[in-house]
Amino acid sequence: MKPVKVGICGLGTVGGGTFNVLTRNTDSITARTGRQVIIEQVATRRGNPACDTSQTPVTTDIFDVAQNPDIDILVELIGGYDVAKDLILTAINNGKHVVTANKALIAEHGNEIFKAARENNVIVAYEAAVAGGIPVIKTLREGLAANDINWLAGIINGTGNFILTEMGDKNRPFEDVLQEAQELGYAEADPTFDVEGIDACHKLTIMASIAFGIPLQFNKAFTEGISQVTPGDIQYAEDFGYRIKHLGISRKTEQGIELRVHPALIPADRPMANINGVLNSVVINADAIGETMLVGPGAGSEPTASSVVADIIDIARNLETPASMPFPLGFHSDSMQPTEVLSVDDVECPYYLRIHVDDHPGVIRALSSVLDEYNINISALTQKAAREHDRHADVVILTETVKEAVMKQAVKKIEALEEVQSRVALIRVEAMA
Ligand SMILES: NC(=O)c1ccc[n+]([C@@H]2O[C@H](COP(=O)([O-])OP(=O)(O)OC[C@H]3O[C@@H](n4cnc5c(N)ncnc54)[C@H](O)[C@@H]3O)[C@@H](O)[C@H]2O)c1
Ligand SMILES: N[C@@H](CCO)C(=O)O
Ligand code: NA
Repeated sequence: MKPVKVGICGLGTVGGGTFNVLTRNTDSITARTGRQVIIEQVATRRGNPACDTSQTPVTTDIFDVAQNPDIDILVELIGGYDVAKDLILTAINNGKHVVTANKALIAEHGNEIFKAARENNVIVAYEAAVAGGIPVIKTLREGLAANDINWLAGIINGTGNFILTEMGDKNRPFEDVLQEAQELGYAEADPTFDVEGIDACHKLTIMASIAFGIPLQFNKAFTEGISQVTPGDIQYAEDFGYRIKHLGISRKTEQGIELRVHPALIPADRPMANINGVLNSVVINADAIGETMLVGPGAGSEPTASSVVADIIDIARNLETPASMPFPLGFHSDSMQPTEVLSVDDVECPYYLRIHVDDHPGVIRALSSVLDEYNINISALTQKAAREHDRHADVVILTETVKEAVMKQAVKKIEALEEVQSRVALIRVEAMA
């Protein structure tokens, strides 16, 4: 059979890994697909010293690949929005199949890209876009296709989990760990996407769409990152028997779909509390299977390339009959329901509060009377002196379950107390994952 010809655009962390895995495992890939998969062309602004491209035509113009009539599959690994979108749409319009790791692009422009792919009878595959090396798209879309999914929750940003783990276990400063994550190739080109939860929100948007058969609705999701979590919060949480993780949660309720990304306290004995470093994990709760949990590397060169190459293999197998591939988001486009995405104010959960106060008699009474007023029960409370002879302290409170809108009102009132020195730190508590 004719070989399958691949063009790789972007030879950075993921592009380099893809080049090397495809080259190294070419024999087993041929055995799995029944045809040879060849890297016909590479286009990249910067070369990659980890790749031996001496036998491969290399250009700096990515649109060369999209126009090259010999290429069957364009692999987009440049990242970003505008140029990447233009590149992918050009490839689709030229009848090429596309593999991408670009979650930002899929979450924000996927509805349009998948429509173009449908009209041109080509495949757009994106396993690497969510949770790096974990085959979570395939699991949700194909492996669990029989199920009615109730909720999913996950640690879906490797950089963020690496930072929280190193801050907690080794007491390392945030900035140092972030720099290491960048050096290891985990972080996004703009690392605020990682630390402010935007990257996790892109991934959650994609998973929710596949799980619930809803269009991609990134702009309706609630996003909070890890930049406000302090080493003190990690320690206080530990004292109460919890770990702090950055979670993406999507849940189907009678009123609509929850779609939220934020740090959360998880009981230390729950599996999700023990997913550390660059590992990601997704728990899926569904009617037939009950619960399943996936764990694996969420970022990095070859783990992510593993997913890119799996998509290339899938397409190579379906090259003659692309219509036999699953729908990109798992549901037929006519069956996608525009279900309402709920406001985070409707979420109900217990909360962790850290309140920096003037340490004098009556301060605890003042705080608890505000909570009383809003009918919020305290389940644990501790007070830590900030420094010796300093008349300030952190009061740390765990509450019982309360609606977010009510909690926000109580926090506003607490912040207005004269004993309270700064903004109250508020972290949700999740036991389901
Ligand atoms: N790094 C990871 O662990 C990881 C994991 C999953 C998904 N992703 C996604 O994969 C994509 C690539 O990420 P990366 O970490 O490999 O980035 P990177 O910065 O390491 O690599 C990008 C490469 O693309 C090239 N490039 C960028 N714009 C170009 C242009 N206009 N023309 C020619 N070449 C251009 C750069 O020279 C570089 O070689 C992003 O969408 C990212 O979100 C990354
Ligand atoms: N920056 C992302 C890459 C993988 O998508 C992360 O750290 O999870
Ligand atoms: Na994946």
